[in-house]
Amino acid sequence: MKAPVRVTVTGAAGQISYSLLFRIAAGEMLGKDQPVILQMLEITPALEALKGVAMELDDCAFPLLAGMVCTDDANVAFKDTDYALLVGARPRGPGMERKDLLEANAAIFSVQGKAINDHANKNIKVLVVGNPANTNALIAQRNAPDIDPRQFTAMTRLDHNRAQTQIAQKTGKTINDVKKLTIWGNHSSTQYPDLHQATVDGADAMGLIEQSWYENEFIPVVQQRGAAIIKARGASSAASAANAAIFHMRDWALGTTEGDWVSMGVYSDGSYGIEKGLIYSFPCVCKNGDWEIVQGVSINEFSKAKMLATEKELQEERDAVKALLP
Ligand SMILES: NC(=O)C1=CN([C@@H]2O[C@H](COP(=O)(O)OP(=O)(O)OC[C@H]3O[C@@H](n4cnc5c(N)ncnc54)[C@H](O)[C@@H]3O)[C@@H](O)[C@H]2O)C=CC1
Ligand SMILES: O=C([O-])CC(=O)C(=O)O
Repeated sequence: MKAPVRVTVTGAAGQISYSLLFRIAAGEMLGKDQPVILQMLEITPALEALKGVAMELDDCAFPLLAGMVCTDDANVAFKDTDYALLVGARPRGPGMERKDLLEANAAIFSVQGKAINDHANKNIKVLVVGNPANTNALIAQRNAPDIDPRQFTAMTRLDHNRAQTQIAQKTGKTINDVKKLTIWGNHSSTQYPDLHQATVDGADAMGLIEQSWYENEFIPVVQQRGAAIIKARGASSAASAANAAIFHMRDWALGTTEGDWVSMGVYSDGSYGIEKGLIYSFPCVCKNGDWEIVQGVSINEFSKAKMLATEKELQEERDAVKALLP
C-alpha cells in the first residue's frame, strides 16, 4: 500500500462535495491503490452539516480513507496538502452569468491562495471549481507567489464532457468514439467549444455535421448548458460537476489517454497568442503528473475570433478584481 496523500476539499458540505468526497475516498480520483486523507474546509455555520458528511464517510468504511480533518480554518485545511479542490463558493441562480459571482466569491480565493502558499506542499495540484472558476484560479495563483503558477488550474472539463456527449449523440456514436475536441477560454458563455480537430470514430467531426448545426446548436448548447441545468433542476450542476473534477484531477495525476487530449483552464504561456498569465482553457495532455498545452492546432478565422472574444472577457474579469491581485 502507498503512503496516504492529503486532499483538501473546500465547500465540503455543499452539493458538489456531496458527490465528490465519496468518489475521492473510493479511489476514483487517484487510483485504487492510493490512500487519502480528506481535509475538509467549510464556513463556521456549516460545520455541523460537515460533521454529518464526515459521519457518512465513516459509515462507508472505505478501505482507502486514511483520515479526515473537518475545519473552518484555511490554514488547517491546506496544511501539507498535496491536492486541493476549491469548490466552496456561492453558485449562481436563474438569470445570472457566472461572472456576476465575482464580487461574492473573489475574496474567498485570495485568502485561500495565501493559505496554500504558506501551508501546502510546494508541489500541490490545485483545481478551482467555484465560479467564476478561471478568474478565481487567477486570484488564488497570484496570492501564492512561492508556488509555480502552473499548479493552479480551473475546471472546464464539465464543458468538455458536455461537448463530447452532444457530438456523440448527434452522430449516433458513443463517447469512446469522440477524440480531440477543445474548450478554449473561459468557463462562461463566451467559451469556445471547437470541433475542428475532433474525430468521431476516426472521421473528421466537422465533415459529419452541418456548419449551421455547429454554429447555431452545438456551440450555444454547450455554452448555455449550466444555465439549462439550473432552469430544469432549480440548482446548479452538482454530480456532473463533481464527476468532471474527478476526471480533471485523475488525468492530471495519472495521465491522459494516448491519442487524445483534454481541456483544462491553465496558466497561459502565450500559446496561440493568448495573453501570458491568464488562466485560459487549452487542449492539454498530461504525463508524469504534469500537463502541457498541445501545440500546432490549426486555427481558422472563425475559431480565432471566438478565442479572442473569450480572452477579452477574461481580461475584463481580471481587471475587475485588480485589488485582489498582488
Ligand atoms: N467550474 C465548473 O464547471 C462548475 C462550477 N460550479 C461552481 O461550484 C461552486 C459550488 O457549487 P455548489 O457545491 O453547488 O454550491 P453549494 O452552495 O451547494 O456549496 C458551496 C459550499 O461552499 C461553502 N463555502 C462558502 N464560502 C466558503 C469558504 N470561504 N470556505 C469554505 N467553504 C465555503 C458553503 O458553506 C457551501 O456549503 C459554485 O460557485 C458553482 O457555481 C458549479 C458547477 C460547475
Ligand atoms: O452554470 C453554473 O452556474 C454552474 C456551472 O458552472 C456549470 O454548470 O457549468
